[in-house]
Amino acid sequence: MDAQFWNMKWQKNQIGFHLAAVNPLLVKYFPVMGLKEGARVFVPLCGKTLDIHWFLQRGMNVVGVELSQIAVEQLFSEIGLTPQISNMAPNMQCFKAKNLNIFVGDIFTLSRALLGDVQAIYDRAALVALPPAMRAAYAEHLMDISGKAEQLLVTLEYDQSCIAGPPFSVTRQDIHRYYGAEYTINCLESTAVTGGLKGGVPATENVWVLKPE
Ligand SMILES: C[S@@+](CC[C@H](N)C(=O)[O-])C[C@H]1O[C@@H](n2cnc3c(N)ncnc32)[C@H](O)[C@@H]1O
Repeated sequence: MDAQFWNMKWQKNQIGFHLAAVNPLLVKYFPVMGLKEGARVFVPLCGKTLDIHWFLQRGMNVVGVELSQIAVEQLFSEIGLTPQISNMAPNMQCFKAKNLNIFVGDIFTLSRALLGDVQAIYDRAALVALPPAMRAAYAEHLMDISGKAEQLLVTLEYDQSCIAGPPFSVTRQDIHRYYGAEYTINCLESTAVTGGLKGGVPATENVWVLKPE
């Protein structure tokens, strides 16, 4: 899945991954992370998720990264904020307003210095958006730029031979392979996806909390 694939999805408004409401799993499990008001939360591959509205309403600082400028323009417009836009690096802009900073560009070109300190990561539909060949590098890069911040991670698991991703199936073994050396991993919930994925393929949604060792 390259930049062209995702930019085309946003141009054609084919954004079935975008939820029409705040993710109930975030509401249920974010307290597990014990963050205080004002904490800085990193949302990788953020799209225009309503979960960002929820964080802001709770007094969090949010920093995200997203390839599609269309997504980021819609995010700010839907929140009702006018961003200041700065060029941060070649092919990397930052849209900024109040407690919200969104980098527009490829996460793999986002450095720790640009990102700044973050206390937590919220990964919903980010790890699972990436094909297997990119995932270990993503996990490594995420830990590197965030200083191994704790994570609330939502993944999907299903028989990958039934349908192609994204979203891709990520197994328990995958999570332990990517993150097991650096984090204590706990699965908080596993729930069957109502109606299955893409025309009914049975799938399980898993919620993980990853605490640095
Ligand atoms: C499946 S969507 C999930 C969006 C959001 N997390 C949500 O829950 O609605 C994946 C998003 O990641 C973005 N994306 C894909 N690859 C990326 C990359 N390398 N760097 C930054 N964003 C990327 C896509 O444009 C897309 O909006």
